[in-house]
Amino acid sequence: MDIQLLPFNFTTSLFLVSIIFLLVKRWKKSNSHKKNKTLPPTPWKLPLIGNMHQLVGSPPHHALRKLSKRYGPIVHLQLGEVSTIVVSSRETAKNVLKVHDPACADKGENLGVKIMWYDYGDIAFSPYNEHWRQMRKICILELLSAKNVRSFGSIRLDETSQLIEYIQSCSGEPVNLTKKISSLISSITCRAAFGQVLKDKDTLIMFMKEALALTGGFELADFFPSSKLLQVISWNKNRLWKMRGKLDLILDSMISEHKRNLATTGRGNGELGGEDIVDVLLRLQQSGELDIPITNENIKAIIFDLFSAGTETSSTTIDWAMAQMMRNPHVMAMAQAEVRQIARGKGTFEESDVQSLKYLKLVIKETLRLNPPFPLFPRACREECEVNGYTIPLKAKILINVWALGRDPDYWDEPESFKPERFESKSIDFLGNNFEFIPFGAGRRICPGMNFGLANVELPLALLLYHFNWKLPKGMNPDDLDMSEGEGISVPRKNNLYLIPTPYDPSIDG
Ligand code: HEM
Repeated sequence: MDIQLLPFNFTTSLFLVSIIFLLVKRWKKSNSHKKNKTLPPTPWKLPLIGNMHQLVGSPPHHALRKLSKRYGPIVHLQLGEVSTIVVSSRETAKNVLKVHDPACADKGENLGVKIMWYDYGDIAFSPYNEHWRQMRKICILELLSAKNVRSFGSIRLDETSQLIEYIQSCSGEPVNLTKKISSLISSITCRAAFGQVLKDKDTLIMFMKEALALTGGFELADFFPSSKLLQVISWNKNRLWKMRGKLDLILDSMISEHKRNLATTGRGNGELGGEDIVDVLLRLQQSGELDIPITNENIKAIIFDLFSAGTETSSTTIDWAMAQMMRNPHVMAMAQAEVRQIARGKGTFEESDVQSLKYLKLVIKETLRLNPPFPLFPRACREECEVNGYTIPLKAKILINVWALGRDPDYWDEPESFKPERFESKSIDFLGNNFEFIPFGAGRRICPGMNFGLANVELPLALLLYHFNWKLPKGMNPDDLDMSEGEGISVPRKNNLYLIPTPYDPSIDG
């Protein structure tokens, strides 16, 4: 976790002393309010920073699992001024996400999100309110429904085939698969959602990655929201505002282009003939029919939401799945055998064939268990409630440690091993009912992009496995493959995955 250090000179030191004085006063006051409540167990704290020091040094989901092992499945941390509840057991997750779902359906505040997602005007970071309800409904209906997702099959196949062609041209050379997959998924998302591959797609990917990294490594100002000084002098804030300025230019031009095309052709911008989600939002904005009017800022927030949620999650999943299969060659061999068996005699693999892929679906499940794209997803308390007999204070931040749940030996045999077969005998799914396995979340705020995300993982993975045999570069052994995690609210692999492809010749198998 990144904790920013402040520039230290005489003037700032004077400011700091006075701010520390004010913060200590406020901290004492806020603690005195809490005396009568039974908060969940809290590890020992330091004045002012509370438990912040216990999160330094390892990724947050690791540090929090360690604390949960010691203090139990529900832990209270005082992170500066912010009360934070950490949830790490199936039963507690169920209590928060099902029993107390409405009370725990907010998302909390975060400086990076506020700046980059237009003051929480999107869906994923919006508070639980009418704006959220309306936007979620529109996006499901117009983009993310199972019917829409199926209709994007031709886009998926076209983009993946282009990637396959590119990789075929690199035969014998290492390919930066991480970069290529990220570009593939963002192209699919852009064509499906915004009618075309954006010319600024690579810049958007860069902004998205940086924004996601900065929003997950907590910013000092987020721990002391009442400190005006910290809000002003935050280093990340300046970086984020610069990025936001550039993001505005890209998204404003995208909206203008949509309006211009609509005015000149009279038709929607959607690649498949109709409207895309931007056209729909612009039409609804102008119609005046909506209960909650939407602004241009809201439309930009939704575009960035769909682009980031759509791209990062699916590409991260494919990347982890390929890396896990490289480390477990017998799994790779079984997944390849299945794909090739289904395509035998046809010489090709089609989107409709995905439905027959039983083993590859287990591989994807196992990947999401060990490497969920959001290892620690946030909620926030909008009504004080009681969980496991403890008080969850109003406005407390709630962190669900999905990563720890997926690796808990109470629920999983050999939890650290990559064994897709485990799901054959377990009727556990990720639909939000089995709380030890919730990579897509659960309850009211469960991921609405699950169908789209899975479709964008399944077909590209199947085609990568069908068309190529894969080797690690420089005679590396499977155990040498670096599986370290990157930083941020979504956790990709730290280093890019380079693999050497050899095209598969179907005639060998008859
Ligand atoms: C492997 C793919 C994906 C995974 C693992 C994933 C995971 C998640 C998780 C954990 C949440 C938070 C759920 C909660 O708070 O209970 C979420 C929310 C969300 N996801 Fe996904 N997601 C994926 C793909 C997508 C795609 C493709 C889209 C859209 C293009 C999408 C759009 C969203 C949105 C809009 C939300 C916010 C929902 C709300 O707050 O109501 N996701 N996702």
